[in-house]
Amino acid sequence: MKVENLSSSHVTDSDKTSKVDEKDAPANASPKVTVIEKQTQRRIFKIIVIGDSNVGKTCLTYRFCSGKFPDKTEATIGVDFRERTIDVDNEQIKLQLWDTAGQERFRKSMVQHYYRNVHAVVFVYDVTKVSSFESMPGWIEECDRHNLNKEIPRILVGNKCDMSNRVAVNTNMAQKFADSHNMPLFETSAKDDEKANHVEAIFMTLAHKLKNSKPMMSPYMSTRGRDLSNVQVVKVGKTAQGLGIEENPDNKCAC
Ligand SMILES: Nc1nc2c(ncn2[C@@H]2O[C@H](COP(=O)(O)OP(=O)(O)OP(=O)(O)O)[C@@H](O)[C@H]2O)c(=O)[nH]1
Ligand SMILES: [Mg+2]
Repeated sequence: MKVENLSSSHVTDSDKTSKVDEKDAPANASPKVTVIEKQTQRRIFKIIVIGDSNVGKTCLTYRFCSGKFPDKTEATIGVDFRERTIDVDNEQIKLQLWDTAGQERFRKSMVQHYYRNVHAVVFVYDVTKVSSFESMPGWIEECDRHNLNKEIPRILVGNKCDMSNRVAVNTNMAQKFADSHNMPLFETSAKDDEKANHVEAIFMTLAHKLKNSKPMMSPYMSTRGRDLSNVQVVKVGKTAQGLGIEENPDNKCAC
């Protein structure tokens, strides 16, 4: 298990600052104490990114969280964990992206962790690889097997559109599939800098949906005990223990 950048973290999802102001107090009076308390709570939404190995899940999440295409990637083991805080209609919300492993051998011991307290799902296929699109029903079945709420936002993303001369998955076919499963389709490229805004728009669309949705479980409770705002990637290998992600087992709302 490899955990990066977690050691100095502490909770700031609820920030509290206090200020004691004595300068106006008369000399013969007990000091006038003004306490300014500021409490902010930031909602955190867990989004899982799933699909076959090599479709570009790591590159897409990296593009959104770091603003660039990674120099090199290796097959994800377990899950890579990225976050970005964004402003949606004057509310700061945190998107916590779970970049899951596509290879069965690297995911099997983690699967139940992926599907716990999920707020949204991004299904990714590679537009140049038909088999990755044909796997989509299998990924949807896996969500159903893990009792994922059917109401949570889901989106379908066809990646690697920059390879226009190798596109093998027809847009109409993909759109029909997306329509039949009640989700929007986006075709994009994590690699093409000109499509960077597009990747941004995909996750922003999701963020707007999440902001306006009434999640089944509290988005305040997803990461208790850690401020992960500066964490780029946490590799958790084959176990979630020690990750610092504490689920909300009772699904109690903290609002
Ligand atoms: N041309 C092109 N290549 C891409 C794009 N996105 C990813 N790739 C390449 O596809 C390969 C796999 O990308 P990853 O992001 O590691 O794939 P993954 O889905 O995370 O794979 P697993 O971790 O094994 O599940 C890498 O060689 C990337 O450079 C894209 O938009 N265009
Ligand atoms: Mg990966």
